Amino acid sequence: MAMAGLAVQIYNAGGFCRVVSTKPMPGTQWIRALTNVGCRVEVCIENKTILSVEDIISLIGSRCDGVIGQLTEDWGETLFATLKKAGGHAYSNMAVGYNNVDVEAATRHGIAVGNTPGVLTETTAELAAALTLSAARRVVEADDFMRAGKYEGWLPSLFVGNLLKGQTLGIIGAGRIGTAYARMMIEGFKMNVIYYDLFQSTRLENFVTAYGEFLKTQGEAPVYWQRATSPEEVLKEADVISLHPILDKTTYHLINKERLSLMKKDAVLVNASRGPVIDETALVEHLKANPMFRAGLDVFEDEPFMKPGLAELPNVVVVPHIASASKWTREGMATLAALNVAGKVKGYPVWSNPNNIAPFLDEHSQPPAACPSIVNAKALGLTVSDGSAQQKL
Ligand SMILES: NC(=O)C1=CN([C@@H]2O[C@H](COP(=O)(O)OP(=O)(O)OC[C@H]3O[C@@H](n4cnc5c(N)ncnc54)[C@H](O)[C@@H]3O)[C@@H](O)[C@H]2O)C=CC1
Ligand SMILES: O=C(O)C(=O)CO
Repeated sequence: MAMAGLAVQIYNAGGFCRVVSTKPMPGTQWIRALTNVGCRVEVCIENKTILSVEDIISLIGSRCDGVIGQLTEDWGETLFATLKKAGGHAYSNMAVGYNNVDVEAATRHGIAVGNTPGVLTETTAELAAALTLSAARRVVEADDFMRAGKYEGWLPSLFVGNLLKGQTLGIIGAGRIGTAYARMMIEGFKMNVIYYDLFQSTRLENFVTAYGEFLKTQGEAPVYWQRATSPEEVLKEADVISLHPILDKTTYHLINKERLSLMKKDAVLVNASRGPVIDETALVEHLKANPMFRAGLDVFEDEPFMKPGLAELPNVVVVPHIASASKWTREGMATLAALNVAGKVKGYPVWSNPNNIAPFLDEHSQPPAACPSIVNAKALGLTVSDGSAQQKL
């Protein structure tokens, strides 16, 4: 059905309030989360990858209570003013990262901003691990070589890469994903870790200490952790560096020409956070000048584009922002985003612990009567739930 110029699919047409999703999202649990609380749901099914601000204004129309949007969209003053005028008070990104959202503008208009933490932690960490292995062991280069019919037989020096076992892992941004990735790499490859974050990660430190003790009981060399006081310290010491901070003013171009020059010549750099955390032009130059240096990138500074020269380089593995792309995670992200909007529409409090969103994802029981994660809850003075799963939608 065509509404306001863009094609939409409608669920629960007679619902008491109107919620728009700017994209079809995986699964059906998210649609039920909204229709169960009486929402009419309109899903934009227009065949256009990224909707413009004008497209979204037309979707919001003259009456709209809440919107679920995507990280590719520019949620700033214009859209929040439009949503407010249409009677809206809830927006959720279908993503944990919300650097595409002007939260201050949303707050000024009294609009709650939701995100989807937790459900993508392991999936994203696994892709960062895949990029690490692909880059360190030259998997994509070797695959290209095979397919091109160039393999003439085993050779002592064919596609020699880096061994991870016993090497030092560097983490910048040791939050949910950074810590999950570190644990995978430490447990899987017995790497030592050095990390830099604004906050201490006792979860990571305790894990490494306990795992080191366990290794000792097995007669193996223990693993160690170190908390760095600067990103430079990590870059100088680590053999593999993976970036997992949020994108904000403090992390924009955190990896630049000067900092790249501090890294080991044969280091591996992985980025599954946000593209602008790396100065990609500087990275292209660094990769060109240092053929033994390798990178694995899920995100890019000017998505969907790559900086000139990147695609031609053999020492980089590139994938199109798929770190959270597992079925369970994408369906869970959609569900959390819908529950953020559904909860706000119903006037529910905000869940007390965005690091424990599991109760919202069980398909076989009712979710708690709360919004799973609202990033401007405090600024809006929203009530926080006591965390008991007693209250049900
Ligand atoms: N490539 C992809 O598909 C995905 C990318 N992401 C990105 O990963 C980011 C992290 O996600 P989570 O781990 O869930 O968030 P989180 O909030 O648990 O972790 C972010 C960490 O970055 C740290 N940090 C903030 N500023 C910093 C700075 N200047 N220097 C060093 N560390 C700093 C924070 O203290 C925090 O520990 C998201 O914001 C998003 O942009 C998340 C999911 C999927
Ligand atoms: O959740 C996020 O921040 C993403 O990048 C989704 O993949």
